[in-house]
Amino acid sequence: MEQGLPAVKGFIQQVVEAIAAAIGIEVMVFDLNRNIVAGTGETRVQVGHRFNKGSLTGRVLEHGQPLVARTPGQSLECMSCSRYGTCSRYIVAAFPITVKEKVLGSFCLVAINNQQKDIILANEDGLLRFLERMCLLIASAISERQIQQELNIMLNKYDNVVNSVHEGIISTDYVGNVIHLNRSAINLLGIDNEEIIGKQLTKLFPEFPDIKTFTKHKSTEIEISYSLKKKKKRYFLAVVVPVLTGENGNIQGITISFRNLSEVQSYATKLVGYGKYSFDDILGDSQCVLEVKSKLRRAALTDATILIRGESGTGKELFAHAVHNYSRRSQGPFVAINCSAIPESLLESELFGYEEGAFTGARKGGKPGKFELARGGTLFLDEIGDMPLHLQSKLLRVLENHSIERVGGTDTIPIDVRIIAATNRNLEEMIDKYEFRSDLYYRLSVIPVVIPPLRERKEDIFILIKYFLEKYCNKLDRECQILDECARERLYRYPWYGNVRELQNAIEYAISMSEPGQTILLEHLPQSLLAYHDELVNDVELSGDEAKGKGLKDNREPTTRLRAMEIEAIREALKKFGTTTEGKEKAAQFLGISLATLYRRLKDNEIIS
Ligand SMILES: Nc1ncnc2c1ncn2[C@@H]1O[C@H](COP(=O)(O)OP(=O)(O)OP(=O)(O)O)[C@@H](O)[C@H]1O
Repeated sequence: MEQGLPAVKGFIQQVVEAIAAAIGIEVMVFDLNRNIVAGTGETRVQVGHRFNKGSLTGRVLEHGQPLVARTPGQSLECMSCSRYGTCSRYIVAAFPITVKEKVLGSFCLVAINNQQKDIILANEDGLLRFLERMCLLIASAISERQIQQELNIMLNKYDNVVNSVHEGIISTDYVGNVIHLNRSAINLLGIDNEEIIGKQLTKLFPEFPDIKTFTKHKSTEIEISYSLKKKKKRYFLAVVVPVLTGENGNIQGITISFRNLSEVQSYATKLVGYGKYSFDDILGDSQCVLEVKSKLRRAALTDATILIRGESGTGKELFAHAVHNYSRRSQGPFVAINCSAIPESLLESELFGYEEGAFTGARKGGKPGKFELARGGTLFLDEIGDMPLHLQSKLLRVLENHSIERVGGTDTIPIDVRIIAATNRNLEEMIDKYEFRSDLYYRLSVIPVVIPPLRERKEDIFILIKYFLEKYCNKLDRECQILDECARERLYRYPWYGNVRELQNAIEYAISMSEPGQTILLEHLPQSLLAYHDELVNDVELSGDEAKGKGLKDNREPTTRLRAMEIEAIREALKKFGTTTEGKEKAAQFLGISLATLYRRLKDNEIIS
């Protein structure tokens, strides 16, 4: 890109022609390198030629001061010129052209005969002032061109940025005519630039609101639709920002950025949660697991509420994920909430959301609850048996009316959500004790399923062991390890009160305790497993009077003793990890039980508040 004088040489040539015609004297303009950029009369053919460094113009360029040679070729000013003594000029006056205090060229009046010399001498002062003005004129033309060039570079950069964003961007003038759209807008709408520039926005989006409604200095989110050529409709989520000017905020136009609604929804789903597991991820070929899978596959195709029962760690949540993924809602969110892990006071707002100002500390603008977040998808209500009674009634109303009201709000928000609930508590017993509403129970258990504990489907144990060995060796970048016969047998015999979760943790523990490639032995298994075995052996070895005599026998029932061991283990774990929420999470993981189970045990046994 040409810069400085050459960038405006066309304009300079016109100026010098006009001056020469008006005053009858030849004019020459030089750039910073002493090249003639423009010239009149006989100097016109010299355009592009370069003058020597010692010439009058060379010196003006070097020192930035005007010079006048009254007898060129003889005067003092010309002594350093290579043409000194031979110069045919009658008089030469040269002025510097300066932009931002930098000399960029020179402007010269040249008399090539006596007549022109007389003209200059007759009005020398006036002509020199005129020359000065002309230099300013050319300087401002150069500045203007520079600004224009910088502006073009900026516009190019802006265009690149606007075209590289994923969102479609459209801007309009103050009556809503499209003045610009970026590449993504063209792609999203499948139209050509020419088809839409200058047209009304409503030609694209027929239901678009009148742009005069966007008068506030803030952005507005709206949903817009566009009919493709084959009459197919596309939906977008758009953010409209008005361009306002002046104190009155007169609208100059609007800018709309938009993206596919389905894409936005899928991002939201990823943020909120999605169904991670499918039925194929649920291992086990025991008759009961196969039956539950087959029943839930059929149930997944409906929208009926499902109640999954089973001990902690049996895979209730896993099955809920699989149902979601197998259902028509698989592209929607999968949102899980554990009713026992959230303090009672917060559970209501977590489930139903709240409006701004609903309570002290409520977030500005309010907050959507899990029901709203799960829209179009599945809401998994884990540990439903721990839901307080007043929320049970509210939940029942939601299930019946398919709508919610946020805490502190009055609007009814329609909800399209499939509910899967789960519990390991005896709901029937709870109903008898008025701890669980029977009407909610019937509403939830439209499709009831029970996942049996692992100890009742021992044939699944080896399949699960093999899978977890592969999984955790893989995680540690190890060759898959195997178990020796004793360790296998011990794992098989263990009652797995923590079910698959406990088994999974036991295998992870054993792998961590063994060397890469080593066969896993008894000694690598968790202490709780080994202790259980020792306890059983003691039971057999020390029975009856003999044990009593030694004062060693614990006369409690084995289950009571197991429970005592469990409480002891919980105490030990809390000592190790602390009683903060984080400590409890770590303790639960260490023990191979869910956080909810840990809380329940703490509550049942009044270990800590
Ligand atoms: N059949 C199975 N195949 C593979 N993994 C399983 C299976 N069942 C459970 N798991 C794994 O065991 C762990 C516990 O499962 P999940 O959380 O679904 O149990 P849960 O019954 O919902 O437990 P809780 O009642 O304590 O919340 C998870 O890591 C899950 O992936």
